[in-house]
Amino acid sequence: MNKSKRLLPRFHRYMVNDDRKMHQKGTGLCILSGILIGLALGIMMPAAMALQTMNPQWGLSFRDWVIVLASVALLASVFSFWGTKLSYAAGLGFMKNVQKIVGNKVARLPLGWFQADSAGRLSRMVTQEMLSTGQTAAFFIGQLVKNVSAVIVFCIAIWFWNWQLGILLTLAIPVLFLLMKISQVCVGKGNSLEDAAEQEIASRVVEFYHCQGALRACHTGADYEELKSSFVNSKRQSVRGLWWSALGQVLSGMGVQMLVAGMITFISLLGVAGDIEALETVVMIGVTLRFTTLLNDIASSLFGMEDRRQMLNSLDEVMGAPEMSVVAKTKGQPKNADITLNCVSFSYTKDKPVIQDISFTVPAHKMFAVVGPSGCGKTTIIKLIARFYDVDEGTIHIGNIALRDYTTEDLFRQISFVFQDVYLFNDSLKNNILIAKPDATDQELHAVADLAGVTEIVQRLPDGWDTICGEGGRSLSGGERQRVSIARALLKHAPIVLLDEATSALDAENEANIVRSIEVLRKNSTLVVVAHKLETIRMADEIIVLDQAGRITEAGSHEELLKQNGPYKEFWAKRSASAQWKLA
Ligand SMILES: Nc1ncnc2c1ncn2[C@@H]1O[C@H](COP(=O)(O)OP(=O)(O)OP(=O)(O)O)[C@@H](O)[C@H]1O
Repeated sequence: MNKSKRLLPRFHRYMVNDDRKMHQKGTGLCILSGILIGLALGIMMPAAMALQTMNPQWGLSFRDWVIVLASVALLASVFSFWGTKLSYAAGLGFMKNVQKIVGNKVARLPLGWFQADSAGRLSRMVTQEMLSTGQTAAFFIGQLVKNVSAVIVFCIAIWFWNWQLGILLTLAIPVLFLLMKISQVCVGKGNSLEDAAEQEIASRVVEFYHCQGALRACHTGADYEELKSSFVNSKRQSVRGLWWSALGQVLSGMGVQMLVAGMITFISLLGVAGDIEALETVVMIGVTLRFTTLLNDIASSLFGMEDRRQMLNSLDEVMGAPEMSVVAKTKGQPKNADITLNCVSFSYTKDKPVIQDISFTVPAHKMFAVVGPSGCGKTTIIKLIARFYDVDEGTIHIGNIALRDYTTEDLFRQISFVFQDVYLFNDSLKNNILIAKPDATDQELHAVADLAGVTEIVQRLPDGWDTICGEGGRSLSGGERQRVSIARALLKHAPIVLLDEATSALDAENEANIVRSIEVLRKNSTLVVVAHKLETIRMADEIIVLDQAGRITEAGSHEELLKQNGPYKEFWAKRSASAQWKLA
């Protein structure tokens, strides 16, 4: 990602070609308008002299100067209107494009990117930040170039009229711009302090929202320490940020006022000394005051743009996040629904391997169970098979095609998954299942609902199939959400089903639903189950046992593994004892 500090190229990078051209044209027109405004200010002096002396100045009478002045002012307004219009259109295009490219980018990011802080960042980015940055493209840039051009032209024009004033401005303007630059840095520093704190709050609020259940269970529903301390931190940072911003504003304000006071004093001295006429003195003071508003507008545009720099930084950060390589076309046709892992290793963070050197093949239509202690990487394995992350080492193939050689659509056509953190859309129960196969008949829908235990939920709820599931499926219990998710998998008829058997969401009834559903799924699909329940484990054709380091320690059928007297037998004995089952 380009780390350029200049804002304009950074904005242009996020515009489509047409919008970029339109913005460049709009900016050009604003520059032209600024040149004319500077000229108009410069023309005031010869016009005033022509009026005072009633003699032509530089070959033009007072009337001629008034006509020139009116024409220049009219042209400046036309260019300004036209340039601003184009800039606004380009700004709207910028916002539309940012929304689109962020959406596309998010779809290509690995699941690992979607943590609580990224959710907060993303929601800010596509709402208020996008509007604010769009405003910069639409308004601030045009205003800045217009006013800077006007100031430069006015400085040149003043040389022609009065060289002493010319010297004063030529020396003062660079100093003033330097002051503004320093002010901009101060404001930028203030913004970065406030922005980091705001992002922290946004992330903690998302976390607070998602973890309400757990927090209430610990009697801390409204008393989440992390959120509180993020507010305290934000307040502290906001105060520091405000000081920096205030320093910036004072510096630039002081600079402008000092320059204006200096100019007015100097012009008055020239008038008193008789170097310039009375009317000329008054006009010059009037022009100086107008000149002040130009300088103030430059400062406001600079600060406005500086405000948005942080937002562009966040945008750059999201757009620069490493994405998964995606092929345009799947390389070949999957021969079957075999899954092969070959020497696969993976870690979420560099120094902490989660699974190491895992190799196994699940032949089509077989059921594999993955067991092992908590945190040994069972869920990670099935997430790797669904390419939620790319492996660090080794390869994963489905039907003899490497995962990287599938398009996302083709890969997900092959796979259904039922994970522990089931997400339902804020839509009806029926639509939440039909998403797996929108053209399914009622008969198909009712068949999978019966199997997965959804029919029982439908009969119990007053709105039946039309029950709205709430955001993320919050109106349903964890077990109910899992049943809906299993119904989806059953309806999709995917060649491969990955099932993470939730430990928390399983009551006896749910367990029976899962067992029934697995029996059906295994008839048509290759099944990989992260299994916790003894009955599910025993159903598997082959069981893979992981150790705490994420390596395979044993593999085989239930009977074979029991004979080996290894970790599996121990695991089975412990689980059986806790479930008060007899050892088979
Ligand atoms: N997104 C993530 N970022 C960083 N670490 C993670 C992430 N997801 C899981 N881990 C870590 O990776 C390890 C393996 O997690 P995984 O969920 O695969 O284990 P598991 O065997 O399925 O556990 P359980 O049986 O308790 O569900 C754990 O130490 C976990 O904390």
